[in-house]
Amino acid sequence: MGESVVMDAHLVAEHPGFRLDLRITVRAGEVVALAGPEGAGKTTALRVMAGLDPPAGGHLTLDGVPMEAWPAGRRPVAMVPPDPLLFPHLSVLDNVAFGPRCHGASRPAARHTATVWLEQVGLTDHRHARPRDLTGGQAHRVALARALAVRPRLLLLDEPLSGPSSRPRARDLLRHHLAAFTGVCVLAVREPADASPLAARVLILHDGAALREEIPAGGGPP
Ligand SMILES: Nc1ncnc2c1ncn2[C@@H]1O[C@H](COP(=O)(O)OP(=O)(O)OP(=O)(O)O)[C@@H](O)[C@H]1O
Repeated sequence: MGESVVMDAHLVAEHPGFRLDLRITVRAGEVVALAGPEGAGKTTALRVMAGLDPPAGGHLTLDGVPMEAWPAGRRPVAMVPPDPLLFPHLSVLDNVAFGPRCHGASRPAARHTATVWLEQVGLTDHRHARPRDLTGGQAHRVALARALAVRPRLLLLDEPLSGPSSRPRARDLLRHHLAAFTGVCVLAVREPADASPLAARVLILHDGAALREEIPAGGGPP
């Protein structure tokens, strides 16, 4: 994968009484937000992109390569859910190392990668802690480190600025990492304004479809 990754997707999914039908193309280094009220289909769209929900049609390619060409579990995709869902029995370090391990890294190599990413998110001192000993904001930072540690080409963030992550320091940290991220990033937010520090474009979703595209107030990232 070079730096020219482009995601082209037609996301189709069905739940009882709900259908997602969304076309989205995102360039390398671009951050695009999906915004919409509860039930608009944001999480469903992210889950289909992540390969967590089976699509009911459509396609998703990264640099022209269909997502299903990668073996499940080795796809260059990482998703951070609103609840960090850390493994309670693993240390912070091993939570972050879990991703690289799944992608085939040896235990020492995975731990080295995890150490580097924990430093990036300012949690080196917490590497031996258990998730229960973290604040909500720290847990979100561990989840971000875990996602970035697999060097995903497609990064999916579900409501990254809600709860403890809405604080200015968390916003700044996320903005810093997204500015350095060379892959494709799609994030979900409730209000279009919530995307303004991060996303260059916002797709407004309603009932599973894109109503329109907006440039966020403030013009997105610098
Ligand atoms: N696993 C599921 N089984 C059945 N229906 C589901 C499932 N997941 C989502 N839905 C339904 O699909 C629709 C879209 O839900 P989705 O969670 O994608 O919306 P959302 O925009 O992310 O909302 P929120 O802001 O609440 O997270 C809703 O009607 C929801 O009830």
